[in-house]
Amino acid sequence: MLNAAIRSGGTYLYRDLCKFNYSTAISVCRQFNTTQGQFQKLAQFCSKSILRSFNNKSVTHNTYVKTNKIIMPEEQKPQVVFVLGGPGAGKGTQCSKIVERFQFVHLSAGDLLREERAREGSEYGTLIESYIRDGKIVPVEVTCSLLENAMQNSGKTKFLIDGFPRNQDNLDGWTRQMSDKVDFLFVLFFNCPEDKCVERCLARGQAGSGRSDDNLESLKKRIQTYNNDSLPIIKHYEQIGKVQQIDANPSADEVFKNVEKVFVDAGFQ
Ligand SMILES: Nc1ncnc2c1ncn2[C@@H]1O[C@H](COP(=O)(O)OP(=O)(O)OP(=O)(O)O)[C@@H](O)[C@H]1O
Ligand SMILES: Nc1ccn([C@H]2C[C@H](O)[C@@H](COP(=O)(O)O)O2)c(=O)n1
Repeated sequence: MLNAAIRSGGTYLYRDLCKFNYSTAISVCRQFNTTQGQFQKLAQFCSKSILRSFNNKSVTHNTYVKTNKIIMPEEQKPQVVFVLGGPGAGKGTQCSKIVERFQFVHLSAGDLLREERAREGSEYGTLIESYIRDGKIVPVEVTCSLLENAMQNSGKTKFLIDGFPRNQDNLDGWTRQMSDKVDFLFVLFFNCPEDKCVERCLARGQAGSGRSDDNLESLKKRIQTYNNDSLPIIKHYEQIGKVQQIDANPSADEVFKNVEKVFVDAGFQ
């Protein structure tokens, strides 16, 4: 039976995996070069006990359908919304509200870079620090890999990617590495006047954000980078009809009313 499963591959493989115990399933996955993402989903099934049948003999049709639906990658690519706007426009604040209301996973490129910078033994720590301090954009190879890993590790399928793509290098790298693997929905663009952005970041710094770039000197550079490098990316998406623009000036709750409408109109409940 195992040999038949190995020979058959694809859909049939997953159906047959259900008939074996967990370690056999894992070894079959390895033989088929199952991707890390698929492998993790398989592991989640086991840990969530959805596939109790890994450890007993019977596999119901329902279990088979559920397994296939989640494991087979071509059936459901992860959905991605890019969240862009100036420094302090309120991207992170609104993302938290979207997570709560629509169960997206929030991945902030800036947060992932700061985590990587702080990770002991990271080969990129010094490079990331120098880019962040100067308000410059870290090379996409670093950022895109952090994003892809975080997406895979989450085991989820709806992502808000906050603060990315920030320049042409980000966009090119994403297109090379990720565009075939995801279903890109739209850019959520928080439009905020420059003086408001500065005021919010400085207040955030004064409130103890601990960020090395919440100061006037770094902010000038970040705003310059935003105007020169990020706005052209937003314009690019606008030209292909993929931007949902939100006025970020009002209170956070007011802003969210408009954000909520965008997601409901896009079919989320
Ligand atoms: N609509 C709003 N009105 C007033 N203050 C806000 C609003 N939205 C966010 N803030 C505050 O402004 C600061 C910046 O917000 P937030 O961290 O969400 O911005 P951001 O766009 O994610 O910033 P960055 O790009 O620098 O990470 C925070 O202190 C937040 O509490
Ligand atoms: N795509 C990105 C996103 C962020 N960074 C660096 C440079 C930014 O100034 C810093 C902070 O980002 P934020 O938290 O404000 O979104 O992180 C980058 O290089 N590339």
